[in-house]
Amino acid sequence: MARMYYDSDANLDLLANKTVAIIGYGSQGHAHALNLKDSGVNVIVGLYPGSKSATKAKEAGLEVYDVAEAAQKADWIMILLPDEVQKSVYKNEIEPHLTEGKVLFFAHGFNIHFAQVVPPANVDVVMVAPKGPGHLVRRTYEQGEGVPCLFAVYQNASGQARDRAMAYAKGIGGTRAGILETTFREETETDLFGEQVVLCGGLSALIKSGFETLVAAGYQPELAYFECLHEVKLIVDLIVEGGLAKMRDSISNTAEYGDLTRGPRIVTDETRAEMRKILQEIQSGQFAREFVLENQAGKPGFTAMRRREAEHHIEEVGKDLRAMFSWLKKD
Ligand SMILES: NC(=O)C1=CN([C@@H]2O[C@H](COP(=O)(O)OP(=O)(O)OC[C@H]3O[C@@H](n4cnc5c(N)ncnc54)[C@H](OP(=O)(O)O)[C@@H]3O)[C@@H](O)[C@H]2O)C=CC1
Ligand SMILES: CC(=O)[C@](C)(O)C(=O)O
Repeated sequence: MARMYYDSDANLDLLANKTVAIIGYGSQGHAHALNLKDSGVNVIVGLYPGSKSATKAKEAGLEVYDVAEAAQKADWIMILLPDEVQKSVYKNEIEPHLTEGKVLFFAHGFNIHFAQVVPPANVDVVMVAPKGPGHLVRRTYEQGEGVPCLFAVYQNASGQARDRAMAYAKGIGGTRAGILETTFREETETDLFGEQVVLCGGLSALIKSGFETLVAAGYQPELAYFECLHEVKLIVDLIVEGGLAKMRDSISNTAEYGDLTRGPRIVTDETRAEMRKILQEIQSGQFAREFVLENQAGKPGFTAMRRREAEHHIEEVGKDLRAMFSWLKKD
């Protein structure tokens, strides 16, 4: 089995007397900055003038600078900007400040693996990629826990790159949950595959199709929402805690029999062939090219799809129902 590393394997002292610049203060940025700060690290934040996030970062007690100034002041620089803007911000504001001995961090390998960012040879280039949304990286840290992370070394100029990546992962709470070593290529390809096929793409398509099927057959949309969306989390929590076995242990025998006999009819050989095709588009760079060009064109297709999705019936029903859930966390 691949080795997992925990708190005792990583040395936070490597961060002593270092300044870490978190570039971007969104989902991941706020979590990394606040977790590192709470771990005793000297953190600054880099954002563009007029950024909405700057106010939030300042309110949290962090020093905020323009990206170039933050990159210049810092020893370690973590880029937590949207993947599609990293290339130009890196080129104009970060690269000029990559002097010998600095460390460049990423939370996803896209820009390095697909050569949108090509760093100079005199810096370490590493990745610490939490395997969870930023808000949970923060919430679990506050609860004394963490989100598992992947870490990888792309360039080891100092000879210490791997230890530095592990130290950073400890600073954000990753080693509490366990960190796993990978490469930029493996992380990039599996992350894209996971989010397209299972986590985001596959799951939202499954939820919407189930909902649409029930509503088209005349059932109440609110009931279809609970059945096809709300309960997904409750089931997934059981799977994460104890595998498919724990879920099957908890559900009724009727549900388990339905799962075993009907589930395989939903993911057919045709679906599996499509999964391999999607993986191949990722591996060949076809998806990356499409995403880069879409962004260069000003996101026409992306914007249209976002608008259409926001108007989907399940979103309207969900909004009304969730407004009545007093227990729902709003972060
Ligand atoms: N979302 C997640 O949970 C995960 C993300 N990742 C990776 O982490 C990285 C960051 O993603 P994510 O946290 O989702 O990003 P977000 O979109 O949540 O946040 C982006 C941040 O960058 C700022 N920003 C946007 N454009 C610029 C710019 N031109 N110059 C300076 N700052 C800018 C935004 O400011 P403002 O809002 O003010 O415009 C915001 O603070 C990506 O590489 C992603 O793949 C990895 C694992 C999970
Ligand atoms: C949250 C996460 O890990 C994702 C889905 O891969 C991402 O947001 O990039």
